[in-house]
Amino acid sequence: MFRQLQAAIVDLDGTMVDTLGDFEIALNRSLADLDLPCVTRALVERTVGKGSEHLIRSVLAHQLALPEVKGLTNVCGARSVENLYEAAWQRYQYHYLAINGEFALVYPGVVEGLQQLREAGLQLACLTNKPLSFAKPLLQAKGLDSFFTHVFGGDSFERKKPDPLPLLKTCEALGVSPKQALMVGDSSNDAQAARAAGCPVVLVRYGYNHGEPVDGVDADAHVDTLTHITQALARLG
Ligand SMILES: O=C(O)COP(=O)(O)O
Ligand SMILES: [Mg+2]
Repeated sequence: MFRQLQAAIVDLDGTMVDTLGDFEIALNRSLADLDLPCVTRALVERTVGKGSEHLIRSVLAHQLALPEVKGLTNVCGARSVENLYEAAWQRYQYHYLAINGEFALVYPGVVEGLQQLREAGLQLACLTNKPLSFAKPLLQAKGLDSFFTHVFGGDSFERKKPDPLPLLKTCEALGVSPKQALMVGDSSNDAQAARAAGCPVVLVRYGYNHGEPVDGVDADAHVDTLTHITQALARLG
């Protein structure tokens, strides 16, 4: 498998950068603007990975169902996910972009792993479900941008991972076939997209995976850190 690879398509949140701190702070500042209580980091960890719209809708639904919120009568009328969504999304963009990367850390082994992949002659692209306007400055702030010839976000294509479309489009941009492009991710989202697109996939064990253990997710290999990636690929032949 390793011998036929021409490119690696790398996920961002939970794979290269631990962004839970950024998500938690941006969400809680947005919730405060809407007079809603704070979320826990554990809720954020289980919810992140399917893009901002899914994250905001899930968090609003969770907070509106809290007994202390449900009991409140609002003079402006009933509060629902639908009627709060637009304001929440506006506040969230503002707060996220104001702190983007400040409360986030590059995982150990990421730089070494990306260097190994590049030294093995692979082109690198970043494919995340994060909006592109969040992803690009984050990669820059963390000094990772120069590794990638292409960066695509959750709003770059019509559909997001786990749909195979973003991976197929990324392969097209790289000029490689799906079989020649390795997906590197942290969740079932990445693995499902890869399987459906026909890309091989390696998952890291330290990411989010919607709050579930990632070892149970079908992949070609699981690695503890990205420093083990070329070794793991070589074992696959
Ligand atoms: O859902 C998000 O915002 C990011 O998710 P991803 O980088 O793991 O694709
Ligand atoms: Mg991820």
